[in-house]
Amino acid sequence: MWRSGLRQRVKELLMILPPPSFLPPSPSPTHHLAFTKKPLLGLANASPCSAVTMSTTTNNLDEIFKQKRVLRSKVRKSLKAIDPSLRSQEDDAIQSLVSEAAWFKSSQRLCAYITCYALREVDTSKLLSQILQNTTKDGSAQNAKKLYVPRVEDKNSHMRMLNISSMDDLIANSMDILEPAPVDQHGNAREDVMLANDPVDLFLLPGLAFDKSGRRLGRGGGYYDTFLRKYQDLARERNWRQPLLVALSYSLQIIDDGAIPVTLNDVPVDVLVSPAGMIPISQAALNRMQI
Ligand SMILES: Nc1nc2c(c(=O)[nH]1)N(C=O)[C@@H](CNc1ccc(C(=O)N[C@@H](CCC(=O)O)C(=O)O)cc1)CN2
Ligand SMILES: Nc1ncnc2c1ncn2[C@@H]1O[C@H](COP(=O)(O)OP(=O)(O)OP(=O)(O)O)[C@@H](O)[C@H]1O
Repeated sequence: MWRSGLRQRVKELLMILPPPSFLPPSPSPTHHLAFTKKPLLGLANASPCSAVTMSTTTNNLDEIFKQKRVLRSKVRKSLKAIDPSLRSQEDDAIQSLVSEAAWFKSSQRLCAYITCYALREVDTSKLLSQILQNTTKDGSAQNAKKLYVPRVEDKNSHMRMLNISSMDDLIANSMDILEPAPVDQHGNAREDVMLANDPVDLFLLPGLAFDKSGRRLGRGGGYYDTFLRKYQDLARERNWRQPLLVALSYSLQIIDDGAIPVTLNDVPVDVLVSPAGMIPISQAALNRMQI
C-alpha cells in the first residue's frame, strides 16, 4: 500500500516537475496563484518522456526530498531545544495575533490542526476553545463558527477534515495526535468538509519551517499539500472564494527565503503568523486584511 502510494506520487511529480533551473521563483504576492496552480514549465506535454529526462528528473526529485529531510531534522532539533517558557510566550503571542485578526473574527467555517505538543507544534488550544464556544448545535447563533479537524485515513497522504463540536470528540491516533472518530457518539457520520454545502473561509496550518514568501515545509507525509490542492479544486468548481491559508510559526521556524526546497506539489500559504507579527504574502491576504 505504502510502496504503491509512493510510486503513484513519483508518477504525479514526474508529470509536473520542471528541471531545477525552472523551479518557480519565490511566490511573490502577485504570482502566488500562478505558483499554486500551474507549473511554469511542466513535463505534462512533453510526450513521450525520454528515459534520460525521466532519470534526470527522478534524481532532481530525490535531491529535493533529501534536502527536505535534512532541513526537517535541523528544525526538529532546534524546536526540541527551545526553552519551555519562551515557547509558551510565543504560543500566547501567536494565538493573540490570530484571535484579534479581522479574518479570524469574521470566519465562519475553519479547518485547524489539533496541536501535538510532543512534536513542538504551535499551540492552537485557546483558538480552538474560542471557536468551539462560538459553535451552536444548529449553527444558528450570530458569529457561530464551524470547526473541522484532520483525520488521517491512510499512509497514501490521505487525510479528511471532519466536523467536531467539542474537544471531547477527539481520541489519540497511532501517532499520538488527537483526531475525531469517523462517527459521533450517536453513531452518525461526522460531516466531511469535502462534502459540506458551504465553503471554508480559513485554514490554520502546522508545519516545520516557513519562509516569508509563503513556502512551507511539512512533516513529509504530503497530507496537507494533497488535501489543500483538492480543496482548492473544489472551491474553484463551485465558484467559492478560496480559503485563506494561514501558517502558525515559532520565530525559529522562519528561515531565509529560498532555503526551503519545494516541488510544484507544495501549496504556498497566504499568511504567516509568528510572535513578531503577521506577514501577509498573497494578494488574497492583502485583500482580506483590507490593506
Ligand atoms: N497536529 C497535526 N495534525 C496532523 C498533521 C500535523 O502535521 N500536525 N498532519 C500533517 O501532515 C497529518 C498527520 N501527519 C503526520 C506526519 C508525521 C508525523 C510525525 O510524527 N512525524 C515525526 C517523524 C516521524 C518519522 O519520520 O519517523 C516528526 O515530525 O518528528 C505526525 C503526523 C494530519 N494531522
Ligand atoms: N524521493 C521521493 N520521490 C518522490 N516522492 C517522494 C520522495 N520522498 C517522499 N516522497 C513523497 O512526497 C510526499 C511528501 O511530500 P512533501 O515533502 O512535500 O510533504 P510535506 O509538504 O512535508 O507534507 P505535508 O503536505 O503533509 O505538510 C509524500 O507523499 C512522500 O511519499
